[in-house]
Parts: sequence; structure tokens; C-alpha cells
Amino acid sequence: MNRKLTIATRGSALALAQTGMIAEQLTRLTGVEVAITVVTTEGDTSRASLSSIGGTGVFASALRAALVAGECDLVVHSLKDLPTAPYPGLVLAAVPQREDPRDALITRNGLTLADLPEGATIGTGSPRRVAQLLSLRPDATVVDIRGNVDTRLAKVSSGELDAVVLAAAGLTRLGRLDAVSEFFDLAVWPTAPGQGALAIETREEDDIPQLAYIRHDESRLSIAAERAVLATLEAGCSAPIGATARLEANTLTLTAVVYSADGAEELGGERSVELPSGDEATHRQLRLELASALGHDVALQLLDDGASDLAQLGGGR
Ligand SMILES: NCc1[nH]cc(CCC(=O)O)c1CC(=O)O
Repeated sequence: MNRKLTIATRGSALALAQTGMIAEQLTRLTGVEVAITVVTTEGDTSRASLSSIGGTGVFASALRAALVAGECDLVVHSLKDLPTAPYPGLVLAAVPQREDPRDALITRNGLTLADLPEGATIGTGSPRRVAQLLSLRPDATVVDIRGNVDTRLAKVSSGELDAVVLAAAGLTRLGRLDAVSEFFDLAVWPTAPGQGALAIETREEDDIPQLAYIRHDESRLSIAAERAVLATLEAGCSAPIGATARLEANTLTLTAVVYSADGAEELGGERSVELPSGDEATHRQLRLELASALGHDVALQLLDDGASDLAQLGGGR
């Protein structure tokens, strides 16, 4: 068993906060010593809009290269930024307990989306959020924005924008949940596959036993179902797709929605699967396979119903 682990992370405040939490948990639960090394990614340095630089993998690639090169033992990613295509030599070794997967609206004076004035300006860089915003507020002016969470919050407090949409999970991890004036219900506003979850990647040949202490099966199953939708649609993290899975008793239910760019049209699909209980590795593996199959089935149904005519799904995986 390694007595010291090195974790690579991006250098944004959010990435440092979430990597710090994982490091702290690993040390607290297993006594392992953890070092953190910061890697700069294209997603951090490029000022171009995320959809224009391709979205998929811009944050992950440099971290993955550091892992393959042996510069660290683990990488912590925001799961929703991690492409679904497998990366040679690396494995998704652990998914810790997921944070709140909902999106949140930040405005001044506690206004909700419905309260905002006619023609309000709302910032987001995500085609999914653009479509969801326009479907509820077709009068709004949606502005493509980039930058870290603090920069985005500042655009509202300074008056440059009337509102921004951000993931509740990121705000929680940064201790900025106080800025939120509305949480969008997942039933009307499903979020990006894997939103709120972290992914811990390792080299395939490494066994890092400490990770057993931070794995969270329910989170792993939900994100497996959600990500299988993206994989089957061959869509990237910037595609206008929302997906949300929930486990109640042994029933895993997945809802996915594909939006047209202007939010005027949407196509939804929902299915459930009964998962076998049991603690053996074979049971866990079977549950994971059933969760992925559920996402695959929902995606096939969406394709059958015309998802690829409705939305630009591409952009790689
Ligand atoms: N693409 C940016 C990104 N990647 C992960 C998060 C934070 C939430 C999470 O962990 O899913 C964010 C910010 C946001 O969407 O507001």
C-alpha cells in the first residue's frame, strides 16, 4: 500500500477546493499522506468560448497526460467535464459521494427566473442551459460567458448581467451557496450527465486500496446511467442534453432530455430498471452494467424519436 499519494488537479479555485476535500478525506480515513500538484489545462488558458474549442476534454487532457507520465498517482476531475470515451491506460477508479446535481440561478435581490424583467440578460456558456433558459424565458438575452465561478458571480453583483446559471455543487464547494436565489428542480431542469460528481482516475495497472474508503456506489450507478446517454448519442459535454438518474430502494430511474438550440423544442425519455442487491463484486459489476444499459436504452429511444434532427449532438466524446 502506498504511504504517500500525489494528486494532480487544475489550478482553479473550484478544482483546488474539490481536490483538497478528497485529499483531506483520504488522509482522515486511511492515514495516507497526500501531495497536490497543479497542472494548467487548455480549458484554463484559452479565452475562446468553450463550445468553440470543442468543449470535450479541454480540462481533462493535460491532467491525463500527467497521470500517464507518472507525475502523479491520481487525478481528480469534475465528472461532467470528463469525456465518456475510455482513455488508454487509465481507469475511472472511484466516484465519491455526489454533491447536489441541480443548477442554480444567481440574481440580485433574490429574484427568481420568473421575476426577472422582460429582456433580462443571463450569462452561461452551456448550450443546454441556453436552451433551458430560452424555453422558460424566450424573451431573455442569453450571453455566452467564460471564467471561473467568482468572475461569473461578479458579473451579476456589478450589474453587467441580470443573472447567471451555475452548478449548485460548485457553489457549495466554494462556500458561495448564499449567492443562490433559485434552485431549478431536476424534473423540469435536468442537468449535465455527472454534474455534481467527481471522478478519480488512476493508471489501469495501479491498485490504490485507499480509494475503497471514498467510493459511493449510489453515485457511481447514477452517473453510469447518465453518461451512457452521452456515449450512445456520441455527444460531448457541450451538447444540449440533460440527464438525471435517481435510485429509490433498488429501482434506478433515468430521465434524459434533448433540446433544440433555441429551447423551443425538446424530446424526453425515461426508463427504470430493478437492480439486484448483494455485496459481492459480481453484484456490483452487474448493477453497473444494468445502469449503463439503462442509459443506452434511453438514448436509443431518443434517437428513434429523432434526437439527432432536433439538436447538434456532435462535438466528440
Ligand atoms: N464546466 C464547468 C464546471 N465543471 C464542474 C463545475 C461544477 C459543478 C460540478 O462539479 O459538476 C462547473 C461549473 C458550473 O457548471 O457551474
